[in-house]
Amino acid sequence: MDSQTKAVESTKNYLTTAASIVGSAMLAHTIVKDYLPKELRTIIFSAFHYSFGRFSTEHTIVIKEAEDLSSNELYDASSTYLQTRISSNIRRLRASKNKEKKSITLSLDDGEELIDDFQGVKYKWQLKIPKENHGSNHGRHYGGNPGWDFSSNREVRWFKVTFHKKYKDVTVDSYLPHILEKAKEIKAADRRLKLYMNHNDGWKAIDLQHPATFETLAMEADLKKTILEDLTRFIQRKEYYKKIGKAWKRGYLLFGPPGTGKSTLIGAMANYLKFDIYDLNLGEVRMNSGLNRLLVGMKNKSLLVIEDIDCSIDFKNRNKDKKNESNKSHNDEISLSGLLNFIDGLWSTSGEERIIVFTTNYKEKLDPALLRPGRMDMHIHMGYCGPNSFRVLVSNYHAWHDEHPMFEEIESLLKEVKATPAEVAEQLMRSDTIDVALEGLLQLLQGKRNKGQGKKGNGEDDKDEKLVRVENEEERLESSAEDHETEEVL
Ligand SMILES: Nc1ncnc2c1ncn2[C@@H]1O[C@H](COP(=O)(O)OP(=O)(O)OP(=O)(O)O)[C@@H](O)[C@H]1O
Ligand SMILES: [Mg+2]
Repeated sequence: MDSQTKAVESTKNYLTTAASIVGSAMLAHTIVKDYLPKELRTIIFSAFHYSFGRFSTEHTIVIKEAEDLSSNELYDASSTYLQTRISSNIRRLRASKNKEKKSITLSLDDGEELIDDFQGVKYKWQLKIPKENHGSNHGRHYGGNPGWDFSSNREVRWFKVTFHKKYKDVTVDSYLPHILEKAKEIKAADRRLKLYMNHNDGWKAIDLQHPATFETLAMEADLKKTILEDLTRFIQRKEYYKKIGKAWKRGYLLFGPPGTGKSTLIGAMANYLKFDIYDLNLGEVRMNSGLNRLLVGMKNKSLLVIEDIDCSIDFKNRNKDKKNESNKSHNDEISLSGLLNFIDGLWSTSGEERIIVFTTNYKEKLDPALLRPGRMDMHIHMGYCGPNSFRVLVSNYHAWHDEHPMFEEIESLLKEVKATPAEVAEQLMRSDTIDVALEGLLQLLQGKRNKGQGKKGNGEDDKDEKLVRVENEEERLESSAEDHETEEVL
């Protein structure tokens, strides 16, 4: 430290102490103004800038990147929040992207100003970034710098938020909590989704790259709308579930023949909600204790999927086979009631939103306990391809949104014969030329009709997609207390 810097430091320390003892920053101000040389004045005034704030109508809050060596959540949240408030009149921005994120992030650069509006109050934000530290002897130092972190003895980045002082309470009570909340949402939305699979009673994750969206999902329009509304309503009901003391969860049973889009719908749900998928293979889980471990290990905002539930759980046979193999109590063997009860118990205390989806090709083979009212909130039938779904698939694969001379014949055949969306999609993919692709599809459908194959009859699976049952949620919640008492142990 050179002698001039030392002098500035000690003078500043002296003045700070003096000002606080006398209880008036004005005294220090006068001393600085009247008795110190000009070059020292500039530096010292900056140290007192914040004390003088109280004499103006402005109030300033400093949000440092780190406080006492630990990172400041509010700084992180502010940084995330402000990225969504960037406007075109900011001259210089910083751009970045990291592996965990899907998109490029634009943020404020050093000294740039951003004006935010919250409930009619204007907030002026500025980011201050320290210059590079060039070795200990010539390093930067406190010098009245609000970005200085004493515990690490270094300067950290900081935000300066300025607003009218009459909004101090609103800022602390509402604005800052609002920033924390918003940042959480933004981070969740920009996060790469994960697909977890169970192995040896633990989860292994890969990036979820399912391209399905509700837009590209071939499904009857009303059914799609109902599902979307149900999901949206569910994620908005945190307070409701808390109030009634029930697990914030929703269960969907998807049933229908292979290739009708059950797994595609799950992908679309995860992408829409930004939830990770936990694909639970019950064949890998032997005991309830293992299952419990897996369920406890799930993060919130997730979708628990058990595909082909009719094949994965055959409890009665399972129990019989294992009777002689295992010394363990049968109570520890995996069971449907164990699964559902545990989910109810565990998830009601965690208070976080979870969705559970079961799929099956054969609803009639399912355990009646699962089909009982109140078990799964929505039973969704995924059926053969109808005209509506066909149009969605044509627009997905050929970006074709108009009429076409072959549509009429194809659509009338689709009403007559059974073709899954997967079969239709496969034909549409065979050529980039729509006429050629439609010709192939027409031949497939005509072939089915001529062979009398896949004729639609009156069975449930013969119908195009339709909603079979949506449980009334309020009723379900009222009756679920009784449900628990009369639960059959299978
Ligand atoms: N409703 C649909 N909307 C859009 N694409 C679909 C639809 N159904 C099927 N497909 C297409 O067919 C493929 C197979 O569908 P998917 O795996 O979703 O069927 P599934 O009902 O889960 O079958 P399974 O019962 O065999 O598991 C998908 O990858 C997708 O390309
Ligand atoms: Mg599937």
